[in-house]
Amino acid sequence: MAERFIGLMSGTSLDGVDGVVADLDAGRIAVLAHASAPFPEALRAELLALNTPGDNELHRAALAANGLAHLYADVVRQLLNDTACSPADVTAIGAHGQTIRHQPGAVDGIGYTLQLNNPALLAELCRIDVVADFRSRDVAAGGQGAPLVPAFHRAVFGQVHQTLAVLNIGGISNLSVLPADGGPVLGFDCGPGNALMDHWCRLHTGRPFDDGGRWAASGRVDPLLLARMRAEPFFAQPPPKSTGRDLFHPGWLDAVLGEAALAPVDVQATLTELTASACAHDVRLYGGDASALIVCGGGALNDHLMGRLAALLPKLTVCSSAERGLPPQQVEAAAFAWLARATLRREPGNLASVTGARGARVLGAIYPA
Ligand SMILES: Nc1ncnc2c1ncn2[C@@H]1O[C@H](COP(=O)(O)OP(=O)(O)OP(=O)(O)O)[C@@H](O)[C@H]1O
Ligand SMILES: CC(=O)N[C@H]1[C@@H]2OC[C@@H](O2)[C@@H](O)[C@@H]1O[C@H](C)C(=O)O
Repeated sequence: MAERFIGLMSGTSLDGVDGVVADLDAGRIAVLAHASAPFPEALRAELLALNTPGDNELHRAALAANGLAHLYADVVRQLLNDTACSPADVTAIGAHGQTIRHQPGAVDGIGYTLQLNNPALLAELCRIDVVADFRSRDVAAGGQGAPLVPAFHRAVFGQVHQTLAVLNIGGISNLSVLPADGGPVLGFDCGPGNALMDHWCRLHTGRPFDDGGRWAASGRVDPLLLARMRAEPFFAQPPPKSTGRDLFHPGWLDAVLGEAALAPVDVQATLTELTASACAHDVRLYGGDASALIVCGGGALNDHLMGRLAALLPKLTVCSSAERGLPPQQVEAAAFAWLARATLRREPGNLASVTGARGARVLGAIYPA
């Protein structure tokens, strides 16, 4: 029988929170409502700052987690309102939290991944069970802790007779390859998605992102700069691999730009081409006989980026996940609703073939209402 879950995602784009309420059973997901809330500017600035070492981090991180839980609770209230549900109708909330550091395997061989969150406060505010901290068990089992959405991609988009590739373009981009024969799913982070493009756009135009990719489309790709960007060793590293703002941050961009005196619009064009070309390269290398590339995440709304992906992958049908029944801004939130269900059922949420963990693991921690 289907049960109702809420999924909450605030990702590396740092644009805000996406939430869905969905009815889930074994092979089916029906999204009833989607809601989003932008970060208040002060919270966004603090979360961004917490991505790099700074003063009094523990205190600041704890307070930012409280702010995040309040914003999550606002989204939950909106979802309950929009669907005329009461807290008792919802089995659990899956709340991803905000990744502020991601260093699996670092230093001591185990490393860590850190998602700011206050699931106890969220349970207190919403009176619904909360499942949180989805990544750390996979890291404890020797995995990357990311990406986690490939299992969900398989559940909602997988086909018996057709190999498919699914590309999420959030702040960071990640690819899932779903083989037709039900064989092991491949999945890994490709590199930057929108994070560097957003940073550059905000810096030079004051706008939070390049709507439709129109600014980038009016510029010229600089081949030398693109080659310097593509020389980043992460791109050539074989999976399992994951990344984040720990690597692809404004300092990385400043270093590759060096003394280059390029017009800002041409840098934007080149950053967009970096995302498109790195993802397309990975689809060619790892996509097997995939006939279609399903794109989700906010990047699917960037028409110029979608056009570049289609041009670089002429043998594949490149389409938005909306054409396969799930709008691009809902996919990750729906994935964390689905992962919360798996946790409650004590079913594994990770795919060892993706993260490199020693095996399948039940993910997350449960905070009762
Ligand atoms: N109309 C649009 N045109 C161009 N880009 C857009 C548009 N709408 C959203 N985006 C991009 O999508 C981003 C948000 O995407 P999304 O919500 O998938 O990211 P996220 O959840 O933070 O990412 P991650 O997958 O890294 O966790 C915005 O920051 C912006 O760059
Ligand atoms: C550590 C972390 O938060 N990783 C995110 C990030 O955003 C995209 C990409 O990098 C992906 O690996 C992951 O998110 C999705 C939801 C995932 O785990 O599949």
